[in-house]
Amino acid sequence: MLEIQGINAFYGQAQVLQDISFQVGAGEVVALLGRNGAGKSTTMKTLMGMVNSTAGDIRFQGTPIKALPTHRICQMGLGYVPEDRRIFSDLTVLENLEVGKQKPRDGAPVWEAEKLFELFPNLKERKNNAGGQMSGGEQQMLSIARTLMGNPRAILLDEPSEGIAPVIVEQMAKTIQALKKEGLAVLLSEQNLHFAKLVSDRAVIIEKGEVRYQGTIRELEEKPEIRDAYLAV
Ligand SMILES: Nc1ncnc2c1ncn2[C@@H]1O[C@H](COP(=O)(O)OP(=O)(O)OP(=O)(O)O)[C@@H](O)[C@H]1O
Repeated sequence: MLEIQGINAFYGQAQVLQDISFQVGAGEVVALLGRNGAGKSTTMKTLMGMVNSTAGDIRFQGTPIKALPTHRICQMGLGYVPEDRRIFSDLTVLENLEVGKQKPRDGAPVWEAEKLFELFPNLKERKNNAGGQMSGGEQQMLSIARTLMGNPRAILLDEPSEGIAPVIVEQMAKTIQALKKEGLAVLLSEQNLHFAKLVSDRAVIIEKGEVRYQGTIRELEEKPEIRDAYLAV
């Protein structure tokens, strides 16, 4: 579904990604792991065309997307939930969802507000509340739900469990499992293994902008030396 081959990224003169390669298949959840500043967000921004890669190739469903503008990449069905959520605080939950609406697309689940409310019961209770009145966890849910309104085939979630209450973290895990069941490809970034272990099939660990390890989550659990070397504890 998503194939990344040898990409790099620079901010000014500083190189922050180097020769990054990995893949995410349909119905697969891949965790992009690494400490603060490792390059996880930049990898996602590069996939979305928000940061330029001067090398390598990015393919989405076999189509090269590296040279495309961000809005085209979204229209092709690659959804992105940024770390800072970017919900509209003056709009209600329902209005925020409407903003994310796109046409149904072949081979991808179709989402409407009612179907999303089954996945996010908290949002249903608060559908007429302004986005800005919601807790951090609810805003994170709303940001994911709004992206799903675009009926994506694959979704990038930048640190979905960051700064949210444990009870919401559990719900978040259930949500990601539901997306996997629907056949979406999911790439999520995380600093530690705890949440990634609940939901992911495979892990890609980056440090200082380079891939240091790739394997199944189960293999990673059996390698505490890798976890200790590259992840937050
Ligand atoms: N807009 C920017 N301009 C310059 N340097 C940046 C910019 N954004 C990120 N960086 C630097 O690029 C490197 C990778 O940052 P990135 O945000 O991708 O890391 P991350 O793994 O997502 O970490 P975090 O957990 O903080 O989100 C870091 O050294 C960071 O300081």
